Amino acid sequence: MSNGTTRKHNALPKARILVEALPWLTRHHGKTVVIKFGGNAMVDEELKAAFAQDVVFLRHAGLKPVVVHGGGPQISAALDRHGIVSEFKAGLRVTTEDAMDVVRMVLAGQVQRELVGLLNQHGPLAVGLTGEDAHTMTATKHLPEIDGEPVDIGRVGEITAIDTGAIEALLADGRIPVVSSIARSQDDGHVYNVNADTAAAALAAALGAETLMVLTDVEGLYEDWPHSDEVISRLTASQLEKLLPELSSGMVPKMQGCLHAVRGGVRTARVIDGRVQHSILLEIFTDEGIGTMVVPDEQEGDAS
Ligand SMILES: Nc1ncnc2c1ncn2[C@@H]1O[C@H](COP(=O)(O)OP(=O)(O)O)[C@@H](O)[C@H]1O
Ligand SMILES: CC(=O)N[C@@H](CCC(=O)OP(=O)(O)O)C(=O)O
Repeated sequence: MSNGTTRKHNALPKARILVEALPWLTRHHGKTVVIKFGGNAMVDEELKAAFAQDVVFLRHAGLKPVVVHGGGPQISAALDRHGIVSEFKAGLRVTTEDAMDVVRMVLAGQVQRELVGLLNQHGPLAVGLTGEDAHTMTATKHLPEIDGEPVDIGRVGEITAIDTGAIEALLADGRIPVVSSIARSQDDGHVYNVNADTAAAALAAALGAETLMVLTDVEGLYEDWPHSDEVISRLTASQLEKLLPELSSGMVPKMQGCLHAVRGGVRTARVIDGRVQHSILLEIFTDEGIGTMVVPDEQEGDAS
């Protein structure tokens, strides 16, 4: 074979792979995709770099990615250094006033900066903001119910309003917004800690996003966690609603968020394994996806 023929031969599988992605890319062209990057998937340097490549790929393929990031493990480590003990109730961090200063510093000053830096290695694309900026997210104090009783867990916020103006302006300018899950309250002027899954879901609904992708540190929603590793690959909003009371820890805000998103008009909400390199692109290249997909009731059998 001539050199040219060998090169063509070697490149053909790559061309096929690109063509395989074409239906997905066509369907999603111009659509907004909100991607939640979890703190647990964020501890590995290679994973973070691959995540940035995937997001930039989506942007260049004509989608409008919006990144909402977590930082649970990073916040816990920083609180530890400040001698503040981390405690969670109903899957949410009990956040004192002092802890809130640390949460804000870590999310906006450390984790967000790092992600913006990684994305911007590929061009002048990413712009970081928190929910405080341009009133993107407004919150009120959240009192989760535990055993039927409302419990005070400090400066933890529940989103009451979203102003998508700043994010939409950035998207229209071809940028990739990177949002930290912090919101200001109009009631008392304080800054509140919002769970990043909740923030991503609320933003996805408010933006009228096509898809919410939640990257985490498990394969998806396990049917009988922690006893089995059977992943539920697809479920409707109603099926998820029935399952919610049985869920525990970090999966609670994640799946509540997915439900909120699809009920709010998002076509699919997916929980995918952020420990797998290029999990976002893998999700695109497989028809049924690699994790758990939540679809609105009326769309059963239709979404992909
Ligand atoms: N049914 C379930 N399926 C999968 N994981 C579950 C389930 N119930 C609870 N979990 C726990 O939820 C965790 C994911 O939530 P979390 O730690 O908050 O992740 P992240 O940092 O990505 O937001 C998993 O690592 C697992 O320990
Ligand atoms: C109220 C609440 O729990 N806020 C979270 C915010 C960060 C987050 O959600 O990070 P992950 O996505 O990495 O879990 C926290 O303080 O850990």
